[in-house]
Amino acid sequence: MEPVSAAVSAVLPAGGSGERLGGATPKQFCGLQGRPLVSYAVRAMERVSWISDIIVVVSPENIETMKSIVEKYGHKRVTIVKGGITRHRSIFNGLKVFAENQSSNRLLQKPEVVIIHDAVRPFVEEDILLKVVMAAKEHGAAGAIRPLVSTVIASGEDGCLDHSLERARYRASEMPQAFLFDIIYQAYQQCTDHDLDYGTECLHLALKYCKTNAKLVEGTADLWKVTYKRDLYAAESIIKDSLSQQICIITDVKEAVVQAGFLLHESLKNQVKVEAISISLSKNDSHLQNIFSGECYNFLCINDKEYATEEIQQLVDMLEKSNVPLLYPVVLILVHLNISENISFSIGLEELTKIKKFAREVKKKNILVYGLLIQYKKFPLNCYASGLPILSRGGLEWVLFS
Ligand SMILES: Nc1ccn([C@@H]2O[C@H](COP(=O)(O)OP(=O)(O)OP(=O)(O)O)[C@@H](O)[C@H]2O)c(=O)n1
Ligand SMILES: O=P(O)(O)OC[C@@H](O)[C@@H](O)[C@@H](O)CO
Repeated sequence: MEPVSAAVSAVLPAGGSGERLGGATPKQFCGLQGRPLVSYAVRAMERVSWISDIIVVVSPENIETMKSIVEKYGHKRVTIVKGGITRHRSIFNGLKVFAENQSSNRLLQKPEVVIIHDAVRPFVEEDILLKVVMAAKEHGAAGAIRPLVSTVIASGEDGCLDHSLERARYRASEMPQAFLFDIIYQAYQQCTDHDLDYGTECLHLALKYCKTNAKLVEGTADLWKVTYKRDLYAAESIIKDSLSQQICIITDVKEAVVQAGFLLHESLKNQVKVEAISISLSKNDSHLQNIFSGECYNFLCINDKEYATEEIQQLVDMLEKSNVPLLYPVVLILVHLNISENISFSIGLEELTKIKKFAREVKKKNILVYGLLIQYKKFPLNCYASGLPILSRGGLEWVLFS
């Protein structure tokens, strides 16, 4: 059963120019792990099943860019609307599409509750969205807040301190915010040009024009807005960090799963969730499909067969078909165990070239292939008789290729 009985939609203002961040590309279109920032907020709304429509408001010159992002990343439930010269005007344009059903390509149901969330706030989870929506249903309006980091002060005309506010009594207004649609729409309809051109707070409009005191909901630390360059770097490292939380070991060499899983756990000391699967890649394993439907983007493939490229190709095909590489680069580490008596300590150049060519090919599918060849040479038994120190029983050579 859906947790929200009301019809809920979202408006994501993405029509700014990103002056404070600098650069030619507006920040909402800057890439994080190769994907535009705006796509993260859209994806966050898409993950919430009870949000019916997602209105993305972009400046006229970026409509085509936004259309290509929606197509490339397979975003659903998205309607693109032309923005205005200010954030409030953009949000108002986004709301109008419901009130006047202006959308050309699909019939949009006017929601009971509308979420407003800056498209440059990539980290928003269903939990906070549910909280602000439920609070808006009860109070008419609701917004996420966070403790102030700096104290708010007012300066006099002489540029000196006039007074400061008691920081503990104040909060920073963040997003997401949610409103009964009729309240926020009526508020925008009554706005003066000064409101629309200089205002920065939707909650204030609900109070000023509809006498609605928004419910304030404590938000989490990751609700911050990407404003300056440093915010982009911070967002990228948070995303990278979250992507590296899980690794999936795939092999049909059963003992390898145990050893590699144990060694990975030991070496990464619980920073990483290791999902180990002993599988023959030739079958369409449901366990593997579950992994693909999750959030795993790192795969360690261990095999001890010569020329396992055919099986690796099958894995790449399965990855591609499951759309895993659509949103983030997938890292595929091929570990080839080559254990035999009479091995020559050199990998065939032809084999290496073949694998490098394969890696180049799949890179175009956003799958990054790295290889580790472990050649383990066992000395003939008579060596053991000579009392060779135990450590020199096997020579280890590996070749990294990518
Ligand atoms: N005319 C505008 C201005 C801003 N926004 C959006 O409102 C959100 C928050 O605004 P802000 O961080 O100020 O974005 P910019 O206006 O682009 O930034 P700057 O003030 O540095 O130019 C952003 O997603 C931005 O794209 C919008 O939809 N339409
Ligand atoms: O458009 P700006 O970045 O200047 O301001 C936006 C912020 O004021 C806004 O996102 C929150 O304060 C919540 O309203």
